[in-house]
Amino acid sequence: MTTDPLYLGLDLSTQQLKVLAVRSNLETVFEEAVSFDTDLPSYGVRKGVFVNDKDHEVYAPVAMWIEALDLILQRMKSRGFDFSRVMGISGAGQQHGSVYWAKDAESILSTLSPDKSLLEQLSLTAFSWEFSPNWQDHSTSSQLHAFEDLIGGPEALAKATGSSGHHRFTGPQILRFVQLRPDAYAATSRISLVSSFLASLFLGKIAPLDISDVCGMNLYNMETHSWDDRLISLAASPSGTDAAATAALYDKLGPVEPDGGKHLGRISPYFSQKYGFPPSCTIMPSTGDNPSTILALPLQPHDAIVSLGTSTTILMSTEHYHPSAAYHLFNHPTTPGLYMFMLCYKNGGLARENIRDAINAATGAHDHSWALFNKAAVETPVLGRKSATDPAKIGFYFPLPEIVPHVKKPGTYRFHVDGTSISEQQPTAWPATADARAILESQALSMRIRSAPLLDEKAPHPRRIYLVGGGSKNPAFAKVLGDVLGGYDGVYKLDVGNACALGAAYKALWAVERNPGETFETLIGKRWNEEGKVEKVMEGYKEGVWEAYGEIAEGYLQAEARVVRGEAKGQ
Ligand SMILES: Nc1ncnc2c1ncn2[C@@H]1O[C@H](COP(=O)(O)OP(=O)(O)O)[C@@H](O)[C@H]1O
Ligand SMILES: O=C(CO)[C@@H](O)[C@H](O)COP(=O)(O)O
Repeated sequence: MTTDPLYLGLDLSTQQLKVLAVRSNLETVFEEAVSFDTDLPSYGVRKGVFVNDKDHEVYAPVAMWIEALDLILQRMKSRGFDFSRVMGISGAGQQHGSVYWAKDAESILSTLSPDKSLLEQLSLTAFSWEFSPNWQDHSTSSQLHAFEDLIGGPEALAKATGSSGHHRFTGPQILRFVQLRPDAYAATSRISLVSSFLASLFLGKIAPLDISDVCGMNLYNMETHSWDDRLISLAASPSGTDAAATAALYDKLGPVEPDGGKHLGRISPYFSQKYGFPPSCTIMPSTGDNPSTILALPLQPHDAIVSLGTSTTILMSTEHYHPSAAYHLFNHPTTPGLYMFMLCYKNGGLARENIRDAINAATGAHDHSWALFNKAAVETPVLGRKSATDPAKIGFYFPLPEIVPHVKKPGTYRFHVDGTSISEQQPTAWPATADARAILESQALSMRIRSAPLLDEKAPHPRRIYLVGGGSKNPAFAKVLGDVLGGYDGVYKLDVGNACALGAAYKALWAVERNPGETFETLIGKRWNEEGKVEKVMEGYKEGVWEAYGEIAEGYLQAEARVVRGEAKGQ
């Protein structure tokens, strides 16, 4: 083994493929990215996906991801990256998306020639369907209700699988695939998640599913630690009673790897011969982008990570399996007995961008600068109240149907909340600039209210808020999130381009360098030095401010309930 090994972490997310390399001392030494829209324009995707509004489908071409992998490695090569030092690779993938391999996939993967590209060899015959459903897809209403009804409702499904039924979860997506494309399904030999698809390319054979990412399928029973036979049977055939179909789906899904640090095998000769990876380089399971993000730093109880990517998520680690239909629980990606708590908002980055663009357009500016948005967000008073007698301005900004809360009708909804009096407002009720603070407050209030069960009466607010993802560099976001969530040790930013690629690289490092039985937390904790890795960007808890948001919580939920019930008009 080289004396100064490197470990690669990749992140195959909605809009980009990113990679970074770390040394054994956790230092990040290299980063590279490929953007799907701008670097691979021939696919014609927008923000990484295709949208079919009529059927509520959102999906991405698998070939684009394959081409992105060769492109990012080529870019590393041309920048002089020393592949010969890479001892381990792990990855992260956007969650829930599924990839459908054809019968010949395994033999094509194991005989890839370095003289041709991955795309030339894989795109035509390795897949039974050329697309992968994206997490923003919401075409599976009837399927997700079938999942919930089978088990006894949303809470019962959450108890079994860690989540109630969700459009984007892979089980309902597979059932829809079975119903809509029976021929393609019959021609499918294996089904990967985006995470295990990425690991499969590096491994040169189909990789098992990951113990954490498998919880984003509505198929894996977290109480029994195994597939849920009832749900597998339903996903395999709408009647749920076709034993042969059930057995076939078990074969297509293949095994679940319980050890997040498992050495799945050596790197495929394609990559060692083409790029110079050592043949001994080991491939570890890839996990979901959110589980991977919680591996980017030693997260303590009561710490929260807010990921401000295309989606917005809040992530916490917990020892308790207290499932609820109001949030998601996943197995921890490295440590048995720990769980990841998550809320995922579809209207995250894109909804904030819409407000930014409206504010810019109102001033005649047509660029994508955040300057005016930020100025408005920090200058607008808490809850838009200029005086204590003003009603609070509460807005809900859902250009897409929302996951949390479950809102079917897209729209923008504005309310005045004054004690128990809640009245919907016209868009003219407040200036466009007031929306900047209102959207950040609204997103943060939803996180605060719904993550409260993870905190306790003695410590009702989080310790630290860590910001990651594209929006983490925005100081106005940090300010408002700090005001609402009130982390008593402050708001921090991870000083690294991509937290989930970093988490994946740390996972690869841990898998290769761990002593027998050494947990991820122990190994990373021993080597972790905060300096240069995290930066305090804002105070969190401010007396009086945090309490003001607490007082509005009930009114916020009532206004939100009107939107959920379809009683609000919206615009
Ligand atoms: N300075 C900024 N302020 C606010 N948001 C930003 C800023 N820079 C980038 N973003 C947002 O970050 C998002 C992309 O984040 P990223 O974590 O790369 O996404 P993903 O992992 O989903 O591909 C975009 O939606 C963009 O609006
Ligand atoms: O659906 C979820 C989580 O349940 C999303 O968070 C996806 O995992 C995609 O993430 P980004 O591409 O926004 O990072």
